[in-house]
Parts: sequence; structure tokens; C-alpha cells
Amino acid sequence: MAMCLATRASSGAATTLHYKWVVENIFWSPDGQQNMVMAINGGFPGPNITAKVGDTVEVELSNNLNTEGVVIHWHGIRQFTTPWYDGTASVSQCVINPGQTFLYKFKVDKAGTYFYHGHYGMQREAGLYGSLIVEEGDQGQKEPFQYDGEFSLLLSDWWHQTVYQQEVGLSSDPFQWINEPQSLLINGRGQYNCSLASRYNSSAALPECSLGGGEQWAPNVLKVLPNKTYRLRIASTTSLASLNLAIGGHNVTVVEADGNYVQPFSTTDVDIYSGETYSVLFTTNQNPDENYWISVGVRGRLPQTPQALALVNYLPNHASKFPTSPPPVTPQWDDYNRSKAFSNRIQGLEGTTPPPPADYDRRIMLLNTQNTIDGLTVWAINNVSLSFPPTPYLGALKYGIKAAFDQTPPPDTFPDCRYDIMSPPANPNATTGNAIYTLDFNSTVDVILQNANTLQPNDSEIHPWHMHGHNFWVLGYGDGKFQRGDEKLFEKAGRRPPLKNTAVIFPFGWTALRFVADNPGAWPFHCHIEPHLHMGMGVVIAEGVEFLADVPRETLSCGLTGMMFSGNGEEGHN
Ligand SMILES: O=C1O[C@H]([C@@H](O)CO)C(O)=C1O
Repeated sequence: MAMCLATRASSGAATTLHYKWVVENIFWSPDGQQNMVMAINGGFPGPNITAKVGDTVEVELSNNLNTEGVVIHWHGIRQFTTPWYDGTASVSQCVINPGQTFLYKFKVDKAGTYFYHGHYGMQREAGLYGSLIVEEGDQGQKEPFQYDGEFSLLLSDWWHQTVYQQEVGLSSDPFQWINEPQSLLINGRGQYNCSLASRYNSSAALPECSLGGGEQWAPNVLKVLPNKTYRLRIASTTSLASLNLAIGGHNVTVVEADGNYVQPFSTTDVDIYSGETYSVLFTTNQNPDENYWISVGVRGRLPQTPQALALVNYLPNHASKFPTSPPPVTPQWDDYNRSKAFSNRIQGLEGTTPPPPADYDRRIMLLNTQNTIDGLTVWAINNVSLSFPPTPYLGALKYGIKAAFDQTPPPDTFPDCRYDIMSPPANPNATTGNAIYTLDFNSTVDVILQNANTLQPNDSEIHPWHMHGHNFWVLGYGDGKFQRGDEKLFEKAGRRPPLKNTAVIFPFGWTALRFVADNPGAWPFHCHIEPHLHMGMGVVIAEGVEFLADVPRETLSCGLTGMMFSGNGEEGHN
């Protein structure tokens, strides 16, 4: 569709990519069953953006939804000097109302694999996402690896119930959990109630899918030539599922994570959590008379969803030639030692910037618990469940509107240092709050994300935490409760902490991160499982807002900033 194509305008070395997008609900069959999907320009997933380092990306976003606002977050893009285009409702901007058009305009300053998605309510789960690739610029750094071609695989999970019903379930008493997805999608394509893998198993529960190839739910086909090396750019925008990807008969070499080069290592399969991206290389060195399956399956929760499949089609074989080997089996969902071993293999590329030494400007301990508030099930951080305010934090901070959110800082550590993370909370009550962590500009901050038992005995879940506006170094993962002295685990000889923007906390474990608060703005830092954020599992950090030029008014025309601009509200005072 012509509308999907960017117009390119170059002046000297700088290029501006301009896109016109329309968001609307359409009918689509992501897995063979027709459903309502939140689409861009009439297609699902949204259009790919491919830019080069230094480019300016402009997206003119028109909201054609009938009754709800929309925003789009550019996941992994730091938005340095443009925090108001980060695309998070209540934090960086007011939602774009139905019928309105809003211009996002930001520079992409770091090569890597990224994606974009809705960041209002549960619009990501409704289908509002697409892939965003930033290539090295013509003059800039060379990539530390080579390949002959590349493919982008955007992974997601899909439910048949609408997100509106799910949201009501999450805030009902009794609580109604969204449960496991009906299907997993690769580039928006999956199969429900039938399986392409049934032919390998005479007692398969599902019938074999019958497909012509042109269906919206037909699997992706990656056409490759023998004896070449390809780059797979993998991004997970799942709402819930932790995934594992493998290519039948081929090992892969991991080279990039969350837009950062990592020390290459070879592996049979890749764990990928919601919010993460990886680049892997694979060489087409297998029998060229065959085609091969790529399989993606669920880990970290008891799987109730069949694998998603895509086909590696060695040319000149026909794509309809079925691989002789069945799809790779996904590793056991609860083999956490295996998951931890994979996460620990991700290390910074030799020669890349190591974390600054701990100066303990600030260490924030964030205890993740499942709680109840007035009979509702929520998630809380240090006993506070985040509830987004109607006035975006960025404007409230810039204009000193104190009434916009709770001014008492949230706790820097657990409510009770003796908290038993191995048992359900002794007192499950939590409070709702919207206060923020204000960080000294340019300070080094350590965060310890501490997992705990849920409301059910002997139960603790995976949570991938994503930070907007920053990359952080993943200092280490540990089991149990973080203790004084566990810092020594950060400094294992020869280990280079990787830079990432999303890091998982394992059940009953902790994850330690370090970052520099060098990006003026207000930034969410949250569990990337969408219903968990909806249930309050996140915090907001802010730094250096005083260094920002004027925040564009069109980003703040709601809540108290909206009233201020129209002359009816509390006047700003810095
Ligand atoms: O937030 C969640 O709620 C359920 C369960 O803990 C309570 O039903 C679940 O699996 C989650 O991840």
C-alpha cells in the first residue's frame, strides 16, 4: 500500500523518513480465526520501519479508532532530547484522541533491532505493533560481523477474547486472569486448531492445517540460498509469553541484544522475553535438498499454546516441500537452570563500554509482589501499585504542577527488610500510588529487582523489566533474596555485563542493574507483561527535566497541563 512507504528527504548527510499512518480496528485472521485487530494502514502487523543511524523518523499518526485514544512507543529508542515523543500515555504525552493526528519526530542514534507498539491500556495485545530496524550509517561504525541477507521476525502472542473483556476481568472481583494465549504469531501469523507439525505425529491432538499459502495466517517463508550467512532480527512484543526460538538442524550465533552488540556465542536455541530483541546469525550449511522449520514455543509458564512455525526454504526447493524433520522441540518450560544459563551467556562485546564503578549514588531495591487492594488482585513494587495519573508526568514536572501526582517519593527499599520472599505475603494489602523516583542528573544508579512468591503458595513468576529512555548494564542474576555482600557476584572474573533495555527476573530470584541517569525526561520502568503493567507493576523515574527546552504543547493538552494552557488551571511554577 502506497501509504506504508516512507518518503525520504535528504539534506546533506541527514535523512528524514516520513510516514503517514492510520490506526483503526479491522477484521483480520492472525491465526485462521477472524478477530478484531488494532491495525495500521489496514494491515497487521504494522509497517516495518528501516532507518539508518542519524536519520530522523517522522510518523504522522492519525487515530481512526472510534472511541479511544492511542499512542505509540518506540521501544529501545532512547529519545535523547525528545522525551515527549517516547509515546507513553500519562508519562510522555496525552493520548491522541479519535480523529486527531499527531506527529512523532525523533532521531535514531544507535544501530540495532527495535520495535514499536501501543502504550495505552492493553493496545499492544490488541495488535498495535511493528518492527523498527536501525542500520549502521554510511560513515559510522561498522558492524562487528558480516552476513549475506537478513530477516526480521516479530514474535507475539494472540488471544481471541478482546482486550476490553480482559481488562474488565483483571479489575473484577473475583479476579479473572487472561490465561494463556490461543496462539503464538511470527510476523503476525499463527495457526489455531490445526498444526503444520501434526504430520510428524500419528497421534497428534490437532488436525494438520490445510493451507494454500496466501492466507493471512500462512506461515512466514524465509527464502535462503545454500552456504550463505543470514541475520535473523528477532523481537518479542508478547503480552505474556516467554519464548524460545530454534531452527531445525542449524545452530545460531547470538550477536546483538536490545540494540547492543554482544560477545558472539553459538547456541542451539534462544530464549527471548517480552520486550527483548536479539540478532542471531545462521549459516545455511545443511542438506540443500531440504527445507527446515523455525519453531517458537512457550517457556516460563505451563504452556497451553502450540508452537508457532516459520519455514526456512532453501532455494531452489519449493516452499511447499515439507521439512523431513519435525520442528525443534521447545525446552522444558520450567527448566530455569537452562534459562539462567542462557541469560548468563549474554555478555558485552569485548571492547564495549563497561559499567561505571558503583559509586552508590543511589541503590534502589524494588520488591515485586502480588497483592490485593479492595478485593482486587494487583502487583505492587515496595507495596505500591502504580496507577497512571491523567496529567502526563513530563508536563507536570516541567511546569511544576504539584497537584498532578503524589509528591511524597516512593520507597527506595522494601517496606520491611525481613520480608519473606519465599512465601505468599503475610499481609497481602498494598496501596495504589503514582509518585516517582527523581534521580540526580548524571548519577549512577543501581537497581535490585527482587522477585517474590505470588499470592499462591510455592509460586513465583517470570517478569521481564523494560526501562524507557536508557540502556542499563545487567550486573547479575541471583537466587533467593538479595543479601548484603551479593555485590561480589557482579564481579565474576572476566564477565562483561551486557547493555540492555529489558532484563528478566527469574522466579524467587533477583536481578541487579546499573545505569546512568543521563537522559532528561520522565520514563516508565516496568514489567513488560502487559496485564502486569495494567495491574500496577511498574515505576516511573525522572531526571534532568529542568534541562529540557519547552515541551511541545500538543503533547500536553489534557489533564492539568491542558487546563493550564487554556488558562483555567493551576499556574506552573518551576
Ligand atoms: O498476574 C497474574 O495472575 C495470575 C495468577 O497469579 C492469579 O490468578 C497469573 O498467572 C499472573 O501472571
